[in-house]
Amino acid sequence: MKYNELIELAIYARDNSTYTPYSKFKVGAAVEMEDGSTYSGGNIEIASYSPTNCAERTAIFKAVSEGKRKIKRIAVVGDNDYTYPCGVCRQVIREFGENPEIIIANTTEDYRVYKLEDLLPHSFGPEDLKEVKQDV
Ligand SMILES: O=c1ccn([C@H]2C[C@H](O)[C@@H](CO)O2)c(=O)[nH]1
Ligand SMILES: [Zn+2]
Repeated sequence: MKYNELIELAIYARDNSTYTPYSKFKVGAAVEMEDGSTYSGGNIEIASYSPTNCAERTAIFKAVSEGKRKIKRIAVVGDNDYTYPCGVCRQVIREFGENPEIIIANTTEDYRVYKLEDLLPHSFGPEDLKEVKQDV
């Protein structure tokens, strides 16, 4: 899928898939998985605040819960010109991709493309738990 098409899905999610009664700050995300499937979502806020789910995680969890575990790229569109994923979402992207692309979009024609490792260098991930020394 072309960047502008994935961004279009993220814009649709920002405009139709959020629940943001508290911050009123709307964010949409769309992920393209390695098999070409796409999933989108918006941020969902909760009155006690901390259970709030960002748009990126909504989209990624939809994919993972459908059995898709490898992110090829993710597009993010917020109410700012450029809305970058929070630290928690960067770590979640890290879990399900091999250095996927992160597209920070203002419009379908105005966007910045990064790799996860640009935004989360020297990260901790699943491989780090492969050879855990057992203490029993
Ligand atoms: O990349 C981001 C940044 C913020 N938010 C949400 C969380 C909260 O609902 C609102 C304000 O922080 O924006 C996202 O969904 N993704
Ligand atoms: Zn986040």
